[in-house]
Amino acid sequence: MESQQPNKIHKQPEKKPPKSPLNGSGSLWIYLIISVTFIALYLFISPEFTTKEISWKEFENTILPTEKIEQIIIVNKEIAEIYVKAKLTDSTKYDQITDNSFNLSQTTPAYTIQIGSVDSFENKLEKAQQELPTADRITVTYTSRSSFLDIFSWLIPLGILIFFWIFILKRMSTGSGSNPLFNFGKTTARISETDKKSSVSFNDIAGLKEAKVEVMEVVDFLKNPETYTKLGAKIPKGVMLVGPPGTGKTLMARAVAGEAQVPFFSLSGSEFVEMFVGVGASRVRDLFKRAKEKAPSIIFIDEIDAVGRSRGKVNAFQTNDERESTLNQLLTELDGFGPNTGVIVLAATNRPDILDKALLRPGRFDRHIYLELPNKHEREEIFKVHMRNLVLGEDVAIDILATLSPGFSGADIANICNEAALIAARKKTEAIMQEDFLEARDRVVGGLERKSKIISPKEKKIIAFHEAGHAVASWYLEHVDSLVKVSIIPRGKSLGSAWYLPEERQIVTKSQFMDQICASLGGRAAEEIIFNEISSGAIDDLEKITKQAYAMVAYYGLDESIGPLSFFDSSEQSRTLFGKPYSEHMAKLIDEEVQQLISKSYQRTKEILTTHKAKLIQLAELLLKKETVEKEDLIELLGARDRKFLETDDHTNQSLSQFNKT
Ligand SMILES: Nc1ncnc2c1ncn2[C@@H]1O[C@H](COP(=O)(O)OP(=O)(O)OP(=O)(O)O)[C@@H](O)[C@H]1O
Ligand SMILES: [Zn+2]
Repeated sequence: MESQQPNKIHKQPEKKPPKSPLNGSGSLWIYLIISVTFIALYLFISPEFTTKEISWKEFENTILPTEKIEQIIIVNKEIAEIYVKAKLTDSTKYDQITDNSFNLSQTTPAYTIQIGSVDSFENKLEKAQQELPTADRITVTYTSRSSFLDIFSWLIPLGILIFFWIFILKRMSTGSGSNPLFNFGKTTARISETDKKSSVSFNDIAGLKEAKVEVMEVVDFLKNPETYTKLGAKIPKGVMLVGPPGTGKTLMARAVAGEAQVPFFSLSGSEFVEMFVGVGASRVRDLFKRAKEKAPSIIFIDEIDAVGRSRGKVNAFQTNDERESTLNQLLTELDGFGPNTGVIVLAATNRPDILDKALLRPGRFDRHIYLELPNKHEREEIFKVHMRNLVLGEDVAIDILATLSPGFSGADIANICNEAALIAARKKTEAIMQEDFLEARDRVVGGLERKSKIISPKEKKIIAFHEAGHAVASWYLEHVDSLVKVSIIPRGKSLGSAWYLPEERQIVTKSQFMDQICASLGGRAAEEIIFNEISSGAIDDLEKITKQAYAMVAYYGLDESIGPLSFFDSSEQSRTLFGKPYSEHMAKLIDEEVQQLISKSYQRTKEILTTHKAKLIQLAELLLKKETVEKEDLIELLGARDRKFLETDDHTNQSLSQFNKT
């Protein structure tokens, strides 16, 4: 049996728009201006741009015979700078040669020559001046010099480095970047001061009556602290919201902020523990500091189990110092502020069992508010809340929808309502009809229908018999939830499905377990009976029942030969530290019992299906023809179900079997 984990609505916490990188750093502009000035200056005065570069040939043939050379300086053994006598360059006669009117002083060379090597240059110069008297020969000096360009060329990378450094520091200190790399150390709490005008109120939360009453008290602490402090009472600091996913914990926290009209600082536990060591602790510090500045205010830590997991209970070889130091900081902060500072810390978790006991001690999160999955009546209420803004067709029956969604959380229901609206919109209808809601429900439970998936006729036949097997077996088993429909339309990852309406129950009896296992084996058994061949298609069923059988034997103490023993460890300590908490002998016994339990169930299933083989074939054929067979057709074909227990109770949450994948 596959009880599909329904989709969950994930709300993205609102983010402030990331700051433009330029805002945070005027230094960029300063840097740009400086660089432009430098480049301009450089272009203006650099010798490279007022000096003419010539070749040796040119020098020998044109310059040497016509101009009076003052001196030649060989720079860095690479360039020969040729300085011309000022008085000569002054005359217009040489303008055509120098062709540069700036070139008047001796501080700038008139020409430069790139030389291959100093030796060959000297030789050539020697040769060229052979006829001249020694006194008139040009003097050659040597110098090494780092040019302006050189300085500039390392100035640029240095500048860029410095700039980036400033940039990163800026981003760190404002803590407002969108990139976590630039924010480490600062809290990324969405300080939703927008929540001051929070539209979330207790009206948006349906059901959860007891929880609301308790939470309202928290609102009162914030609004009228004097009522309590006057009498000497200490206002609690920490309130833990506990409940399964999607039951409205976040919604409740937001409603508290909305009702109390105070700033709301929210941060998810997993955000504390991020990339860098030491970041978590400083985030905690920062979060509390900011909240205290804005007191009265609310801090909301979602998924507190991410930080609050009990210390030292992880694998002995796998410590998590970072998480521990974050947790320690959190404890310190909780102790550090007085009870009447006007800051209340709300936290949410769906695993209260794994939380460190230190978190739950008096003076910390000593108040627990439980949020449970809604019962049928509450589901109706939640449907109503989420239908407020929808255009509903006349045929929408909320009570039927609520009946058909046992075990669904508030988030699932919100999801169904939205999906239904989308489905109706795709059909371009005027209003959202009941069938849209039902389709949305199926989609939320089982994933999207994939009618276009190509399946060969042979495989289709196997799938039809497999599903018919589930249906027929469960029809004749007393303790299996009632079957709503069977389908061989692929959906999500499964090729076919049998839909059950789970009873809402808190405990599962042994007979229920046994019958569930048989119903799950119905698919495999049908394949064997009809085709005398079995397939891989039963993997989901088998995985499920194997886990279920081990749980029955080793955890719930439901096996006769092993007796009422449970190796379940709610603290999870011995399992991780010492491996299996039982002997080799016991392990063998458990394995044998599980195997026997399942093989007996398989025999039993095959017997049921053999007895009703004709019905099995009829149903499979009907499935091949219609693809989906609804409850009415099932009753017509298989007869009314003989059930002693009819599910009436409705204060339970367990959703055992919703959906049987092929
Ligand atoms: N009791 C409720 N009434 C109305 N809407 C609800 C209720 N419970 C949940 N919802 C809807 O489900 C959405 C998700 O709920 P929320 O995020 O508060 O659950 P949660 O318990 O914090 O889940 P998680 O543990 O996954 O963080 C809400 O935004 C809301 O639309
Ligand atoms: Zn199956």
